[in-house]
Amino acid sequence: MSQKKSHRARKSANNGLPEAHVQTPTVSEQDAREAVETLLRWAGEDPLREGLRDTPKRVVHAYRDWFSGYLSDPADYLRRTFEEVAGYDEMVVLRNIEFESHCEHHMAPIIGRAHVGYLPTNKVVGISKLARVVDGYARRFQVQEKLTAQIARCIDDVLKPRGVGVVIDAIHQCMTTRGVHKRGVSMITSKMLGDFREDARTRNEFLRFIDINGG
Ligand SMILES: Nc1nc2c(ncn2[C@@H]2O[C@H](COP(=O)(O)OP(=O)(O)OP(=O)(O)O)[C@@H](O)[C@H]2O)c(=O)[nH]1
Ligand SMILES: [Zn+2]
Repeated sequence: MSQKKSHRARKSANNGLPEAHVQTPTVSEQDAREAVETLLRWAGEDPLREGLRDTPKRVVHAYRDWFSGYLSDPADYLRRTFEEVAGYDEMVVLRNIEFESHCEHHMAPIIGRAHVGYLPTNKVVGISKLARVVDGYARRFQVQEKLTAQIARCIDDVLKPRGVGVVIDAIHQCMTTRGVHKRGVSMITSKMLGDFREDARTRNEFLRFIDINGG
């Protein structure tokens, strides 16, 4: 019990992540389209030629999809819990959650898989909601470390489990298609909280379950 308390106290002390999870757009769609048109001109194109005429509109719609995470608070996905399984206190793991994100440095795609586990106390959620939390944070401009930590903290804050583990394995297209051009490189990050951090057996059970090499 005292161990759990200290875990929660530490969590708020090192929680340097932005708390604003829902953002209302302050730029109009028309302005966003004009920005795309400017980029096309900058690249050397004629945005008025037939093939490009609808491109700014398409790009803005694609961006609305890729960055839809700003429109919702991922914590809301975890509000509905199942009473019937409230007594279940073994590890729950969802592995191989595919996601698409974009790096905040280059706005280039990050394509990867997240593995999420938690040890419930009295709150168990529908498993799809864990994947929705992953998407809610992935569909923003990200760095992988922040994405990993935000998912873990969200689950920890709302479900108050005995522990949470998040592992992400992802390819950064800013490294594969430009810059250093290293294909086949993936980045692995993890965030362990509570028992997943303090107790080696719990952590190892989680890592065995996700078996990322056996994928
Ligand atoms: N730690 C971390 N680094 C990232 C992530 N995504 C991109 N980066 C790195 O962020 C760094 C940005 O470095 P800069 O030197 O400012 O940018 P750059 O000149 O485009 O660098 P290069 O990619 O090396 O060409 C690069 O090393 C990227 O590989 C991420 O999720 N986590
Ligand atoms: Zn990048």
